[in-house]
Amino acid sequence: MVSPRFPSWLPQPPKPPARPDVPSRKSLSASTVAFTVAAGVSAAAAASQYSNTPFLQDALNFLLSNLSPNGNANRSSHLWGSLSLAADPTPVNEPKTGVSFPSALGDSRRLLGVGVRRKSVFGLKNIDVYAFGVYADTVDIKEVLGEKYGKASPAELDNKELIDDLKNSDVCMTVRLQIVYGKLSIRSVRSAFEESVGNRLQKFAGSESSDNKELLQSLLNRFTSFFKDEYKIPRGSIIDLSRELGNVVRTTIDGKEVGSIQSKLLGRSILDLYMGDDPFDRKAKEEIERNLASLFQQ
Ligand SMILES: CCCCCCCCCCCC(=O)O
Repeated sequence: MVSPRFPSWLPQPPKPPARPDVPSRKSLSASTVAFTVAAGVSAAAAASQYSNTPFLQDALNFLLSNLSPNGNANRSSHLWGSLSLAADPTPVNEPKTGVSFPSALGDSRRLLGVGVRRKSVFGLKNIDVYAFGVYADTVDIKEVLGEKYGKASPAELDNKELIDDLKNSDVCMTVRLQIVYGKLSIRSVRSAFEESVGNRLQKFAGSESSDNKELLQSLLNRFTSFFKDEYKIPRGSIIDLSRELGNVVRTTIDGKEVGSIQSKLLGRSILDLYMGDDPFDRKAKEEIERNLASLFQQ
């Protein structure tokens, strides 16, 4: 079930071709996209009018779920077709900090869960450093994970495996950090990333060879060098860490890109901080897990 403080999910409108590894999307012409999007929008509008009429819902559902960008029927259309799940554009408040997160970023990156990063200072007290929201591209989820999980019944669905698969896939995702601690220096951000992301890089890279260690260190240095001394990050600043197509990790501060690195390992390591085995906020991870699973239980 979707958590009550969470927006519901919508069957996603198709987005323009973007995944280079999916040939059918490559061949999609702009006019097909325009037509498909227009048809999808009309069907969605009609669907919201008839949300109390199951038969019409099903018919519209069928129409929506078959409007895949490549013109073929969706493999797992039944997952996404519940038209009673109207899009809820209401932002979601992280309850401890009051920070508000939009329910979606862009066309199809939907909010899966929110949480707080607490950190102990000199082992004395814990401070709330930032609130975070984890977003994932639902069109990608459908393409990448639909085959494996689309037909699973709720009892069969293994939430842990599902969230691990999402983390380790190339599904486009964003983790949004909104700073709540007012006295944060960019140096402390850099060193916190060095520690947390550094641990995860080591965890996933495996081998102990010194070559490997040097490569990992240089990857970590490249990433942390994005956080330059001249940047200020007062309370309210937003850092977006996004895994984009082709496993490009893109970092923005208050909407301005500060750097990108193509590295599957780096993307996985960052996501692991929020949805791995030892996440910063366990409740947030559970929420992410539930909302992700609910996609496959419509
Ligand atoms: C005084 C505490 C300083 C902590 C700064 C954390 C800032 C962002 C770091 C992001 C990665 C992480 O949470 O480890």
